[in-house]
Amino acid sequence: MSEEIKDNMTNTNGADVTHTAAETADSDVTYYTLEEVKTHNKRTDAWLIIHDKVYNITSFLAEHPGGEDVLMAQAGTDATVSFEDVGHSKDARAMLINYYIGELKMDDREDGTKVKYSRRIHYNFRRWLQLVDNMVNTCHSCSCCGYHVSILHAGAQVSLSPDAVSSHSFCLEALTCLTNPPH
Ligand code: HEM
Repeated sequence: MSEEIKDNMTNTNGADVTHTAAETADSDVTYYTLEEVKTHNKRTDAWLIIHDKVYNITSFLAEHPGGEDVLMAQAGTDATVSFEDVGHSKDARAMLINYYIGELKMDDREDGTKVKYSRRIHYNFRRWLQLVDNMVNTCHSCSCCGYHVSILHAGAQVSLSPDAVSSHSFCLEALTCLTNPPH
């Protein structure tokens, strides 16, 4: 793995931990290129991308309340805008995790800031899922740093206030504050 970016982070106990993105990618996350995702555009094999995460929605096609055709129109593509335009519910967003198979490769993402942030999110993706379970669709202020985090659904997507996007270690610090007594 070519990414050698070092992330200094705070774990849930408040202790500093240092890992490389390369380690994370090797052990926890599968990366897919846009080209690969594009090839999965059939009813028997349908993937799509939402917020830089890759979902295999093949088994969901027949169950989608909005119909199979709208999903197939997005199969193999980045469906983020379409997904958001519909205004999917909290429940719909929470369902995404069932189909999650990995991350869009960093090189294929569009926004440099988002790339940097996403690397941090998916590093802790499993832990993040546990932590945010009770904080869906809420906005919290971190008692340590004062930044705000808006958690849109259980881990598959997280949005930050504009100021916080550039704050590299914001999200984990906020989560630490929210799940432990303020310090
Ligand atoms: C894996 C991804 C998706 C999941 C889990 C999902 C889930 C859902 C769910 C649960 C609903 C019922 C309404 C709600 O709870 O919001 C819904 C409705 C709908 N979805 Fe999706 N959806 C996905 C992707 C998409 C995409 C990519 C489109 C593209 C346009 C789309 C279009 C629609 C439409 C048009 C409706 C009907 C909305 C309405 O009747 O008001 N969905 N979806």
